[in-house]
Amino acid sequence: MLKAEFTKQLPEFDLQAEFKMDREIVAIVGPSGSGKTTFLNCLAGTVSPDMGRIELGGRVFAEEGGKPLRIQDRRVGYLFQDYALFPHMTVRENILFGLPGQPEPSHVRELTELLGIRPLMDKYPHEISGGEKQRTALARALAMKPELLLLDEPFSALDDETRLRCRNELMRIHRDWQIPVLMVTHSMDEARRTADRIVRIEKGRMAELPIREASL
Ligand SMILES: Nc1ncnc2c1ncn2[C@@H]1O[C@H](COP(=O)(O)OP(=O)(O)OP(=O)(O)O)[C@@H](O)[C@H]1O
Repeated sequence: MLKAEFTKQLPEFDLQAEFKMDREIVAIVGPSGSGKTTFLNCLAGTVSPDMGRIELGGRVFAEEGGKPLRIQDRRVGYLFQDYALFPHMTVRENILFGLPGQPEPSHVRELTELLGIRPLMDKYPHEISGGEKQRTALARALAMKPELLLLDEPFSALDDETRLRCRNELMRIHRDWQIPVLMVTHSMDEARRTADRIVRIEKGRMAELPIREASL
């Protein structure tokens, strides 16, 4: 169970997170600039909440008066909005970045086979397509066996066919791995097709949307 109850001051408003999730897929929707990425950043640890508490499966990530848990100790996989692959590293090096000094573990081999990126392992990001970058970034986010997966607009740069394929792969990985997945999307259609629940953020306030009637 992920529990996040915290506030974070932003220039125009406060992000007021009140959120719980189990091993499900939750889509986060809402207008541009409403606090979606900030919410993910607070969970990942790249941004610190001002007040409140975040915990995952009993492990405390942040609480008032306490030292926040280090990013590398949170076991959170994060696929950034622009994929953020290191340009000077190969696909293999990017994927294994969070596992320094280790030979390629068997689950990474399986993951890269499932995602169809084995033939690309020695290529650099500028030598692969947008869809391949997306799958590389997803493999990197999953390589350290995260207990929580954060995806910031994972499919937005993809053509329809690749988006469908990537979405199906994500849902298959979710079935196999059974971890909570939080996905920011601008597409209500995608949210409905992929997620078990939909949460809308507007000016920093969160509200659950009924999944059948959800509309932007
Ligand atoms: N590091 C920062 N410094 C100052 N303002 C910030 C910072 N990060 C975010 N903001 C502001 O906080 C608000 C929320 O930003 P955030 O990126 O969380 O929104 P978002 O809902 O993810 O937007 P989008 O859908 O466009 O990605 C915006 O007004 C943004 O300009």
